[in-house]
Amino acid sequence: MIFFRKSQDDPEGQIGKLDVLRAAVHKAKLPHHVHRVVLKELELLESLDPSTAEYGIGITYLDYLVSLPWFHFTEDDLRLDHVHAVLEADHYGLQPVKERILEYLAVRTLCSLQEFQILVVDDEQIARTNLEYVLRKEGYRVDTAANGEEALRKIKACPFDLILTDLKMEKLDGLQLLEQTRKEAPHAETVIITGYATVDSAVESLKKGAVHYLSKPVQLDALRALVRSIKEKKRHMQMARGPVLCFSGPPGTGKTSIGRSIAKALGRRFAHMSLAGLRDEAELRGHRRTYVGAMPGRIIQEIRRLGVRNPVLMLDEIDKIGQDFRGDPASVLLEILDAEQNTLFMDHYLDVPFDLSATMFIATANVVERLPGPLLDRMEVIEFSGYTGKEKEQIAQRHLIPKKLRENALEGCKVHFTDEAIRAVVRDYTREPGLRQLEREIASICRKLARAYVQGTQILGQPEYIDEVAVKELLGPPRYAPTAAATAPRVGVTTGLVWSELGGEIIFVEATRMPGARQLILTGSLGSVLKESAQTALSFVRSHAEALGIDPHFFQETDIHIHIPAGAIPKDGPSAGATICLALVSLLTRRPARCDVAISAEMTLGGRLLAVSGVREKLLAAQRAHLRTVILPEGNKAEVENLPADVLEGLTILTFGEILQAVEEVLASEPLSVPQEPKTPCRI
Ligand SMILES: Nc1ncnc2c1ncn2[C@@H]1O[C@H](COP(=O)(O)OP(=O)(O)OP(=O)(O)O)[C@@H](O)[C@H]1O
Repeated sequence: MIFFRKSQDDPEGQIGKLDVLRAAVHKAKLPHHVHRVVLKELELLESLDPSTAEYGIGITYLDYLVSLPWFHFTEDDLRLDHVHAVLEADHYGLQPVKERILEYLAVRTLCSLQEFQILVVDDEQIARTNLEYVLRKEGYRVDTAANGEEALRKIKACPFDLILTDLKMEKLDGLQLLEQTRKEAPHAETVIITGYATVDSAVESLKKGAVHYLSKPVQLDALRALVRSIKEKKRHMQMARGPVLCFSGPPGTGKTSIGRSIAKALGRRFAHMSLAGLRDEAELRGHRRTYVGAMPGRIIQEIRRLGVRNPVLMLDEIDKIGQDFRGDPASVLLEILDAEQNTLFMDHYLDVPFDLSATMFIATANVVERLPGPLLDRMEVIEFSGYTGKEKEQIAQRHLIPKKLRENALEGCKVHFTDEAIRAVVRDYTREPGLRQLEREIASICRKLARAYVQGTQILGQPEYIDEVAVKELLGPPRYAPTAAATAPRVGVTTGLVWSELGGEIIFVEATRMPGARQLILTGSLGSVLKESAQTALSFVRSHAEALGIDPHFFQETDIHIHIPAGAIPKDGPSAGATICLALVSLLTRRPARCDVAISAEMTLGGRLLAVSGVREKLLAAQRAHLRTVILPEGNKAEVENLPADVLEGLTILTFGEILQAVEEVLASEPLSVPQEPKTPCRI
């Protein structure tokens, strides 16, 4: 940014602004196409009265163009061992995620280190051979072509990085070759060389996308320097090219913070922007300068703020962008995230293309299924799943507690959390797949400790030693009691496992009957798929009544009501089909359902169990709820076998192909004879 000096004679700082800008333009290294625009704009400003609004707008615009990092890059640290060490130091666990990141970076590194390939195109053999000799001596791989047509054939067959072409040639001249190259190989750079150097032909070739223009006889030093700088630039571009990484998973599982670690490990600058609720296309692409208060889009603003062309830009909550009359931000993202298109990204405010191909974009989403197909297609999705209790304890001990002690100025106070204390916080005060709540609870303990220190009061006699009793004292009574396993078996109430963007959860399906006229009542904000699952379950029970030991005419003068509590939260999906069926069988046979067993399966009309998704998240939810047994469809068996031991710890996993097999496992063998006391409801 350029600062204009204000004085007593010139309180607005208008006089001399143009001179300052002219000097800045002169000093700044700008691409040719930008330089041309800047010169034209300067010319226009000279003819304007400095007191007009246009003058101020023009100055701001020029200032913006000049201060963008057109040629500034940070050097990447490509040592994979170092990247690995940084990822390990910043994050506990997440092994599959770290592996995928390292593989991704290894491929990008290899791409960026590949030999630089040059094609020399000239119809004069001497010129061709000379250039080939000089460039080979510099260590580049060089091929030659005697005319435009031969060059085009070679360009189609081999990915060249740079085309050095003569301008005047028979059949296909340099400019035509340039045009064709832009189509066939958009990432290849072209330098035009001619003996008939005129300003017009130079301007024409630059307009058509040539990166530079050299006149014959070629100055070898200038050529060497030019090729070296193009190679450097291409290396930065190669590093970021390829599919964009998209981290997907429940909130608080480390998606954003691992993005920050990648930037730190590579030595790149980092910015993070949340796209949640973004509806206006102009937020990404900027406003045209004709609008009052026009500004560039957020991408260009961040790049200017960071001052380099190759930062890591984290696009957070990409699944929460909206769409309305102000445009469709997803379509702008399509352009930004596409390596083939973002070399010429057009921000409305800048009005000149800005090359985003060196920027490394990383997106995060809670549910990738919400993303438009074409956008998802451009990304490589890396799944983050929830943490097990043990992982949370380790992360708390190694990362969250030191961080919170630092933030609350308690580092020097020798506060020590015992393992039992951390386990108690994880078990009794958090119930989510991520770490946000855990972080908040630890922060809360730290704040209370800080206050105790300042006021000179002591917590349970030993303020620096936080054990299970101190946790209770500081955080109050446990927020979550061990729910499901502790309550008694009930008739008509079964436990299921579901998966949402917040991770896995347990649900309870309640079924009851009363005199009526064959109605199936469904409540609890159920979506259409869930409603159909309930109808399927009822039809299955009616058609298999005898096999299940139920009176076949049970539905004749009866209404059946199925309810899934937490009625304010909309629910949908097929995986509660089996849970509903078991609740109905329990109700109609009066056999109580075990509440330390949960089932998650889609059920067909014939009673077959179909595979479900989100198994890891569901098992973690079962662990958190202290369930003992989880029943899954046979189709999920292989997935379960591949899960790490700590996800399965404390759980017995049974896989069945038919609902009838699950009935015996979930329901007690004997029906309940006395009416149940309504005192012991299962809680979610
Ligand atoms: N494996 C881990 N090791 C150490 N700290 C972690 C780990 N995972 C998450 N954290 C910490 O948990 C907190 C929340 O993580 P972060 O903000 O990255 O979550 P997120 O997945 O981006 O969530 P959201 O989807 O809501 O944006 C951060 O303080 C982060 O450092």
